[in-house]
Amino acid sequence: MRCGLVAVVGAPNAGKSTLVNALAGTKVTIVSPKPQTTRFRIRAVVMEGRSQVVLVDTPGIFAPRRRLDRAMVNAAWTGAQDADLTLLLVDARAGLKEDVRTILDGLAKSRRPLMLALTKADLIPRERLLPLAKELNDILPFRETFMVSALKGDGLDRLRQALGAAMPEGPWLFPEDDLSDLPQRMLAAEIVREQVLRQTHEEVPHHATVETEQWEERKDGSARIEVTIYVSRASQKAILIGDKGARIKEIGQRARSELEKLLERRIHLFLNVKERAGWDEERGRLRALGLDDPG
Ligand SMILES: Nc1nc2c(ncn2[C@@H]2O[C@H](COP(=O)(O)OP(=O)(O)OP(=O)(O)O)[C@@H](O)[C@H]2O)c(=O)[nH]1
Repeated sequence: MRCGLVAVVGAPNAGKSTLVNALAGTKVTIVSPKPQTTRFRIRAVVMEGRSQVVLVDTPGIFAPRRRLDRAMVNAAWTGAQDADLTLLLVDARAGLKEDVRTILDGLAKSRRPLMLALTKADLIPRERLLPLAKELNDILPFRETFMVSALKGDGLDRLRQALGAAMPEGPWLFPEDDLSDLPQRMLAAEIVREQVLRQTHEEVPHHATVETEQWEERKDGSARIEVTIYVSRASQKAILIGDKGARIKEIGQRARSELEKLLERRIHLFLNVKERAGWDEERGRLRALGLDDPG
């Protein structure tokens, strides 16, 4: 038996959440086209033969400004330190950008084994993948390098096998059928936040935080869930609600149908939008998101 933690690190939008989901074979962490989607560490458990690989999906590492941003970056580095292996994801199309260099600098100090995966390999020709792999390996020697497309499923089996083989010997940390330690309340909030990110633009997405306030089990097997979306300004609240409530209705409908698919049960979802100036500077709120306050 083998078991270990793999920290999945990379610049915002590198494709971490998509890859973790594809490796786990189920949707355990949210994906959106906007950067900074992942705000805390989420684990996915991947079984590969007799190996259990626990993937830690970290927030994208970027130059932090707000307290929330600092906490996110902090969580990402902590994730890398706790792990048995660090898997760096680099968006193959974006290549060796400044943000990737910063992460390489940080990883150079790590004593953990490092593996590299070039993501979104479907977007660029193979001839361009090899020079990029070499350029990155010249900066930091990676134990192994993979080229994957989480979208097409290319290269995933090899990566999964390599991760399984690299895990230290030891008992499994999680029961075999336990795919994620993301509590259901948090899942509900994240699914709503995913819709907020998808359906609003500019300043709203990154000033919104979402919390599940109530979760009620119903006798008929359904669940009644109340979720609040906090924004920092009245103008953002108006955008979220939309013309005659059209936007918030659409967010609610999509989130509900997604949750019903994931949880395989009927869901009654109720959304509130509240204005709370400066939520992203509040310590308590960062802790509620599972982030340590970096000060
Ligand atoms: N073409 C293509 N697009 C991909 C692939 N993997 C991810 N993407 C897209 O890239 C964008 C970012 O993906 P995410 O998985 O959310 O990226 P992330 O690194 O988790 O982002 P943060 O949580 O914001 O740091 C999304 O629009 C994905 O659909 C891939 O293999 N091929």
